[in-house]
Amino acid sequence: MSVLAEIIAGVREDLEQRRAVVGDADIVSAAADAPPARDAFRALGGATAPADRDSRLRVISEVKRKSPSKGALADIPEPAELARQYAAGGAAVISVLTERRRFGGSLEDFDAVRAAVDVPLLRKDFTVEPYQIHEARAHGADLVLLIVAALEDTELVQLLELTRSLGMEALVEAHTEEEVDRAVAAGARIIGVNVRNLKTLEVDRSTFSRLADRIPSHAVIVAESGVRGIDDVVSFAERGADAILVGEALVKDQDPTAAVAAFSEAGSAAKPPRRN
Ligand SMILES: O=C(O)c1ccccc1NCC(=O)[C@H](O)[C@H](O)COP(=O)(O)O
Repeated sequence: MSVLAEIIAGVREDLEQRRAVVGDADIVSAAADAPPARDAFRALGGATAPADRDSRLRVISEVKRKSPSKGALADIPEPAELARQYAAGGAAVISVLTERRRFGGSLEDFDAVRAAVDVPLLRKDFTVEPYQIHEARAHGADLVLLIVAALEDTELVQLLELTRSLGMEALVEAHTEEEVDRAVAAGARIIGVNVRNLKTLEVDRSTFSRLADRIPSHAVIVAESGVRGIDDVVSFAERGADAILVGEALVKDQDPTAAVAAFSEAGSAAKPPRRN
């Protein structure tokens, strides 16, 4: 079984436990009652009219305690405080991992961050069921993650439609040419190229430039994983990233506010004018 398949098996078990406490009808009504979602597409530089797009590189800053590839990364006793530091540095979106077994995250972390900051939040989990999307919205999420490798085409389309029907957007993540094409065909507007292969955990930064060219210009392109410092940020920006998603490098930095600001400034300076 691949790492991704193992993670998803655990996610499904945990999901059934939560569903036993809060049933389907209750989670649907909690999502409907939540305050409206923030516009994550715009926050990431997306715009319907090409003239409205700028050439800033946005930073999605992640709250990440541990990972299958690296083990323990940071204790993060107060995710809300880390999120405030990210927001002070200009994070466009904050990503909060809610997967418990392999990443040490939780919906409690998500709630704490939601209460602390007003920037759009990505509920970062392995979304395989509508329940998780209603749950994300009920907890105040603005963006959810849909990993193409984890979903059939029909599931991808249905989950994307549900996400949008609740006022949110999805970061649709791809790792191969075929997955990018599936994301585009499903109608994704925010497409992430994860340079980490979730089946082998290998990081290959050249994946980004290979895949980014296939993504249509109306979509926001996010470079995910593998940012170790400014050089990687500049490289992703030069190769067409509109945004970067960074976990490890930020949670390990002594000054996350300064790190987010520096990534944003260096990436924006390096980013070529937007293709129209
Ligand atoms: O990070 C992992 O080891 C990992 C393993 C299996 C599935 C997903 C995984 N990470 C999720 C992510 O997409 C990253 O947390 C995110 O892109 C940030 O990556 P990084 O900046 O390299 O911490």
